[in-house]
Amino acid sequence: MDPQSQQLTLAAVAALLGAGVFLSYSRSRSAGGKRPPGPPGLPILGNIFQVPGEHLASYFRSLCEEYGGLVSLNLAGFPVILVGDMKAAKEVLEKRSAKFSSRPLVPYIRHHVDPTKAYWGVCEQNETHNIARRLTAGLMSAVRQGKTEAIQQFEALLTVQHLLDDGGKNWYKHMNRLAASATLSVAFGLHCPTGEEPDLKEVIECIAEFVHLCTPSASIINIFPFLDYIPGPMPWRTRARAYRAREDALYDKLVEEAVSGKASGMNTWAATFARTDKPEGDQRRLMNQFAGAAIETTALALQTFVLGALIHPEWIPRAQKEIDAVVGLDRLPTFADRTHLPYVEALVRETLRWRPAARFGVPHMSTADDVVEYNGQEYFIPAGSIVFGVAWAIEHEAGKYEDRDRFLPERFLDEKGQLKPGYETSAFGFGRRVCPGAPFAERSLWINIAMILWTFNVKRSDKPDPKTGLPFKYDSSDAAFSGEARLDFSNAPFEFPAVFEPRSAQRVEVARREWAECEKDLNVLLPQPKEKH
Ligand code: HEM
Repeated sequence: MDPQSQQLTLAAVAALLGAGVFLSYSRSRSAGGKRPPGPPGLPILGNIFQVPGEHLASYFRSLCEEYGGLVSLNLAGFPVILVGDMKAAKEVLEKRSAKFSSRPLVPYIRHHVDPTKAYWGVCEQNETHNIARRLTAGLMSAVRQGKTEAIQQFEALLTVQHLLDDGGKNWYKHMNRLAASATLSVAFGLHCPTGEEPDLKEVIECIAEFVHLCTPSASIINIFPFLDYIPGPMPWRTRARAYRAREDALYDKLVEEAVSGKASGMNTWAATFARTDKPEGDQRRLMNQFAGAAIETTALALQTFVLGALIHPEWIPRAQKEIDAVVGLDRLPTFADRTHLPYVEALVRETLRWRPAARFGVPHMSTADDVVEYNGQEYFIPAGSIVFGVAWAIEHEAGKYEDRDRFLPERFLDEKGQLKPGYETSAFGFGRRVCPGAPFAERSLWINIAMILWTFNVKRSDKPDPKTGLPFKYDSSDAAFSGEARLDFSNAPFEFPAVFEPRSAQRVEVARREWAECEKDLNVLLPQPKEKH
């Protein structure tokens, strides 16, 4: 992690608030009413100096525990609202979704890095966002029908091969590869068997650069927008143009290959988007959003699952017993087993709850004044408020989750071992911004967890930590996660060693045989729908 990224949150929050807040500032100042409770602050500057330099999610969570599910902060006049329990989240982010589903606008991104608003996941609510959500809903309806399961199963089986090959030495990278390859295969027909493919590397580098460009320090015009009136090739323009050219070249190539080239037989998401192109709007340009949103989140959720297994391993025998009872010894789990394996479902839910991938969500911005009723009180939330759905607080709500910091999948099961009804999660966000990729993500998590537990005992490494010479210290505290410091809202555990020990020679043989015999042609795994005559 570079030092620039480590200068944490005050600047990050300031930039995220960016021009969106500036735009709404005058309106919000003029409106009145009782605000949600929050820590007292200085005159004018409010709470700006209280926001810590790191561990923002923990700070937000502690405020939610102290002040309740709706917390108000004032950052030098700019209103920030923290939503810290499910009741408040439903009231504000779900029921009032029409007013609370925009995004804060970062001037540098809007005017230079993404002037065409192709980044619909970070742009304000607009026509592009509506179109992209509609198209994605269509893709996800196919995912729900199981159309991507063959590829997801194929990628999970390949990951098992990689883990068998090296006993888990590079397990962390295998999860990164898996998440990337599953997404890029389905989106562009780009299967990445090694994780070293040049196109994949370019995708990852572009995501990293974009994340960097989103940081406040990326451009002085985030702080002093008037400087943008200076004409000519200023450094921020040159950098943004270079990035645009690089990313456009990458996605033009990927989409072109998906639509007409080597992956032409496949029913890729790019091909679906391109079919809806119109002269006035080229929908294929919206495709660059998927990689950024899908790859890191899915990988880090699987990495978090492994951390949960190493820190709280008590549940592993029960999970394996259930899987073995349903699947047997002669084959690996498939999606056909899903309804018979509630324990694996509970593992997916607990992974997303225990250490949510986006600990304070992705900020929304309100577009109109509103009065919200919460716990018998009415609170005024001005237009232009930045609203964080703090998953880290919501998923650890006191009184709702017993032993809340423990990785305990049983919490989602009744005494008969069946899933309790009424499951709700904040891990995928809320309202009109709720993660549209959730059906795909859940399937990836499910099949990988099921296959890993069928094949391996996942254990701590007893090799000394090369940095200290002492046994590796496994940690699930904030210090063990990188996300906030990277300012990209996601929350990956830092790399840690794990041993993937095959449960038996027979299981190795079955896993190897299944790989040798499985279908590997992407055109068959994700076929085009048959033409209707
Ligand atoms: C475990 C995996 C994942 C997690 C935890 C996750 C979580 C999230 C969260 C918290 C948000 C912000 C929601 C909000 O603002 O309220 C989001 C947005 C988004 N996610 Fe995911 N995500 C995951 C995987 C995926 C996948 C696989 C895809 C695509 C196939 C995807 C596509 C998107 C997109 C496009 C958005 C922006 C939506 C919008 O602004 O309207 N995500 N995700």
